[in-house]
This record gives sequence, structure tokens and C-alpha cells, in this order.
Amino acid sequence: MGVKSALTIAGTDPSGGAGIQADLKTFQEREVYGMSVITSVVAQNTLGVEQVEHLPISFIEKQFDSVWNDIKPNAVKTGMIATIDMMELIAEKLKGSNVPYIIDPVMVAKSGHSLMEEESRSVIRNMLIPLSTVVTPNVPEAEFLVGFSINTQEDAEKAAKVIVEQLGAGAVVVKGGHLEGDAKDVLYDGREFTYFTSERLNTHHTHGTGCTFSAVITAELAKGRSVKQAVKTGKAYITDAIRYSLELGNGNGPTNQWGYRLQGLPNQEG
Ligand SMILES: Nc1ncnc2c1ncn2[C@@H]1O[C@H](COP(=O)(O)OP(=O)(O)O)[C@@H](O)[C@H]1O
Ligand SMILES: Cc1ncc(COP(=O)(O)OP(=O)(O)O)c(N)n1
Repeated sequence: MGVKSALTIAGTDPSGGAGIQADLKTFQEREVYGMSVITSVVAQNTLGVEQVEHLPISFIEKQFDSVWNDIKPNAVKTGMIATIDMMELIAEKLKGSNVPYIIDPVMVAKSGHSLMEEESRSVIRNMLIPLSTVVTPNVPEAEFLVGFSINTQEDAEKAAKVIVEQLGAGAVVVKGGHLEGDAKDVLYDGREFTYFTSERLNTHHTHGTGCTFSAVITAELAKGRSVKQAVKTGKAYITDAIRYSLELGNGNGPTNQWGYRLQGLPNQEG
């Protein structure tokens, strides 16, 4: 069988919209075999984060080794990795592995709750970003990584250049969800800029957009697609997942990983 596999290393969302749960649903929809290593267990829902418990490092390592030594993934994604210890472990495990590595540098949930300790933020920048194939910051995350404000498309392009050329990412997508106007994401791969634009959908049901978007990119890279194809597919998929949200919960509802399917739409390739 030619099935490809992808591994997500991240925190949980028991309400199913973000984190490990969103990643696994997305891998499945993209027809990639999904596997997971849990870093932190998070009590959260569409209204926000209530409590976070980090798993012991030795147990995160055990989970990683269990997967890696049995079913080596074709791509790896990290989402919520809150502490320096977790980052050091991941760096040690992935260095020299030659497996595409996608970083969603999750720092703060849309509800405002911090998902990464303050002192870890410079460690993800210095230790993990140089190992990445693609990094997918939203605007506040990109601002932290580069140290200047992003208000315009030109600022986003300038930040993308810094993240590749100075911080050492293989490629970067600066996501436009937090800017105004159309939802315009900019990909920079060290050679050129490519833009992926959709209309801004007028909804607050956007819990888990970043997780789902980066999970599609991970699945597509696992299949051997190019970064540009992977991001194109990610953008089409996340737009449908927001457009066809199920409007669940009492807060910012989850994106709908099978939104395209409920509408009878094709599972698009980039
Ligand atoms: N209201 C919206 N309408 C259409 N696309 C959106 C909307 N909000 C976010 N997106 C898209 O969702 C993806 C995730 O972006 P963003 O919400 O900025 O990430 P995060 O969840 O990490 O904050 C991007 O492709 C972005 O353009
Ligand atoms: C466990 C976990 N990981 C990541 C997030 C953030 O998800 P994101 O896709 O950025 O969406 P919001 O939650 O910010 O709407 C999370 N909440 N939990």
C-alpha cells in the first residue's frame, strides 16, 4: 500500500476544534494516516482555555519513540509546545531526520490564553525554526518572531523574508487571518512570494483555523507535494472549513474539517 503517514506533536482540545484533534481529523480527510504525540492536555472549548497540564518530558519522549521506531512518518508537524524542555526534545529528535517538518508556532489562543511560556518563545525561534521545512505564523506570532509590527501586506512580506533569510526557516506562510480586508496569506520560499487569497468570511466560527491549515500542509508534504501545492490546498481547504462551519458551541465555533464533503464539493488538490 502506498499510504503516507503524518505525525502531529501538540496539545489537545477536548472540544475537537483545535490541537491534536483537529490535526488528526484533517490528516484523515486528506487521506494520510494520522499519528500523534501529546505534549499538554488542555481543558478548553469554544469559549476559551480553562486549564493546561503538561505531560512529563520523559513520557513525551516515550510517545515519540513508540511511533517513530515503528511507523516513521512522512512528515511531522508541531503545534502547541509550551516549554523549553519540550522544544529541546523535539530538536534532538528531528535534527538530521530528513523528514519534512512543519511548525505552527502556537503562542496564544484566539481567546487570549497563552499556550507557550514566555521564555520559550525565543527558543522556538532559535532552535526549531532553523529545522523547519515550513513555518506558519499568524500575524501576532510573526511579529514576535521578527520584532516589528505587521499592519500591511508590505510588512508581512518583510517579515516573511526575515523568517527565511535570517531565522533559517525553509519557507514561511504569514497568515492573514488577523489583518483586515481579504484573508491573504503570503508564502515566501527564499526565492519568490506567492499569495493565497480568499474573501474574508464574516463569522466568529474560526476556532482551530491555524491548526487545520497547517495540518493540511503537513499531509500534502507527506504525500510528496511541493510547498506551493501544499499551501494552495491548505488555503482552499481552510476556506471551506470556515465557510461551512457547523456553528457548534457557545463561543467561537470550530472549523469544519469535512465542510467540503457535506457540501458535496471535491477534496481539492493544490
Ligand atoms: N474570517 C476568515 N475568512 C476567511 N479566511 C480566514 C478567516 N480567518 C482566518 N482565515 C484563514 O485561515 C487560515 C488561518 O489563519 P489565522 O486565523 O490567521 O491563523 P491562527 O488560527 O493561527 O490565528 C489562513 O489561511 C487565513 O487566511
Ligand atoms: C491545543 C491547542 N493547540 C493550538 C490551539 C490554537 O489553535 P488555533 O488554530 O490557532 O485556533 P484558536 O484556538 O486560536 O482559535 C489551541 N487552541 N489549542
